[in-house]
Amino acid sequence: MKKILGPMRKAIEDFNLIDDGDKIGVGVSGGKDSMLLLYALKLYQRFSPEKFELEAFTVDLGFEGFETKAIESYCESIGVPFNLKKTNIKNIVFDTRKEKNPCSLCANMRRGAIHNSLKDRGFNKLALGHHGDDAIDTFFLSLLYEGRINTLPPLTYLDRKKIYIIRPLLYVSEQDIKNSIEKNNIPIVNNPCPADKKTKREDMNKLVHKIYKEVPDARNRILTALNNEKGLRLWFS
Ligand SMILES: Nc1ncnc2c1ncn2[C@@H]1O[C@H](COP(=O)(O)OP(=O)(O)OP(=O)(O)O)[C@@H](O)[C@H]1O
Repeated sequence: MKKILGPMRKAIEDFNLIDDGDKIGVGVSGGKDSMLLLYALKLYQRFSPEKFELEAFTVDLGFEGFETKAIESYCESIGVPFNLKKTNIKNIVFDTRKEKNPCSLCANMRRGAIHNSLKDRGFNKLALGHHGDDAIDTFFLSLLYEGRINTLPPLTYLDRKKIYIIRPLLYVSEQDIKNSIEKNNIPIVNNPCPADKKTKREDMNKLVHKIYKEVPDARNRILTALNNEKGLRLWFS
């Protein structure tokens, strides 16, 4: 877990992600990123200078075959309280509204549900499993499809909901997450969404990997650029 805990601790320190007395809810989809984040934060809790509470929050979107029991058992095995919010988001998005591009409405509704679950439990921070490679994919998606320079921020405050969103794994690579999942026998729960792995994000990930083949060390330089305020030079002041 060194390759996870080291960079995660650095991100927590660099971006001041955790304060004493925080109540942190981890958004757990059952996928590798959030399952690993949950385990890593549980380990970090032991030696963190800031004392914080930790619980898992899962939103069941209503797809058949979503094994929430497996997430619950894993949480129990590592001693993290588990919260489940059942919703009918799948019915609204796919059956009632028959959305052609379901991902954005679904993600919006999922965010709403998870923020409300946290608020109901009196939690003030939501930790998400996004890692460095997600930040790079988001950067290129925004640049090439939206014409803006943007990526996933480590810390955001949602004024309307009065909760902070934190992303402690932004210094961690997807490959290191995959390796840790295997080494630590962390179970993964299958995502039954029909749009999973068929998104623009997946296409962007393939494009980015083509760049890595052409330009040695491009990945590290892109990550450096995302955090290089002094190197920012655009057309406005
Ligand atoms: N159903 C859900 N319930 C709770 N949190 C969720 C849910 N779906 C996603 N999240 C949170 O939002 C983050 C980003 O979601 P996204 O759908 O992009 O998943 P991902 O990048 O495949 O990550 P993961 O491997 O954790 O599924 C996840 O890492 C997790 O923290």
